[in-house]
Amino acid sequence: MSELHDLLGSVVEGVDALLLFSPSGSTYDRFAEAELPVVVVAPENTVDAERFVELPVDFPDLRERIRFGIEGAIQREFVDDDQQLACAAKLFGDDIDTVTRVRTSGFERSGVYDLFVNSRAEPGVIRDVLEVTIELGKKGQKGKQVGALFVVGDAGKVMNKSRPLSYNPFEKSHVHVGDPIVNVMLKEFSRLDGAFVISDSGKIVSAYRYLEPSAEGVDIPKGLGARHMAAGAITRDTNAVAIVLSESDGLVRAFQGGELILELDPEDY
Ligand SMILES: Nc1ncnc2c1ncn2[C@@H]1O[C@H](COP(=O)(O)OP(=O)(O)OP(=O)(O)O)[C@@H](O)[C@H]1O
Ligand SMILES: [Mn+2]
Repeated sequence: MSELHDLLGSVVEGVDALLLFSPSGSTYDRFAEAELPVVVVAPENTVDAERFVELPVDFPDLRERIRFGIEGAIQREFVDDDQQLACAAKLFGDDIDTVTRVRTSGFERSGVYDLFVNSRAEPGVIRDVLEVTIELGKKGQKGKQVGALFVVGDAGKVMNKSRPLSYNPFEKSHVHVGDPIVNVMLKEFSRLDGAFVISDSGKIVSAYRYLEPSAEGVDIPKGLGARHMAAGAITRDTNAVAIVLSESDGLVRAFQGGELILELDPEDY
């Protein structure tokens, strides 16, 4: 089977670095002494890797996972933006079964790493809001598909660029996203109009906000309606990110800096 070795050899020939996606301890140890820089991309640094990029959500689509890992590795300066990388990941099995070669410069930056790491809100808060949105999209609310809009971070400015549609049920409360009871509340209130406003640290500041950002220069994909336009625009007008569940197509989208950064189908999670 030397042809097979040659094939794999040509895939990894001359690469500048190796990205290991969620390796087991023994897999990581095999590469610990390698002269090649090794970067681990995983939800947690269980292998104690020197170069580590944290995966905030478990992207089921391997292309998205790899994209996140590469954007993170470039931002953390583990690799350059003009290098050849070997990426080893799990696709079907419980251990690494897939190796792919990627040129970092050929990867168009999507901003998905910045969405989590370089936004005003804490990365964990963005992850928690994304998780609750995915869950809401998967189940709907009482069997019915619902839409929702969460504006996360820079809450003072977001409040200034919005107005209440109804009394705010979170007025004097001190509740945070990620708390299981809060997730139930968020789902319940998502049946009603407007946006949720969440602070940098994850405190729910308000529900039922009608956003009134300037939509000038906001370029979101055609076909998306007022909710998505408001989501895109508020992230251009403030330093917030917006996470939207569409009632019409069931997809979850994230916006930052007025741009669509991430689009995912809750059914894949
Ligand atoms: N400026 C806004 N601020 C807050 N919420 C808004 C705003 N505009 C629309 N919405 C909310 O979005 C809901 C759906 O509006 P619309 O159908 O135009 O949006 P959409 O982008 O097509 O979203 P969907 O895919 O969920 O239908 C409205 O009923 C309202 O609750
Ligand atoms: Mn609509």
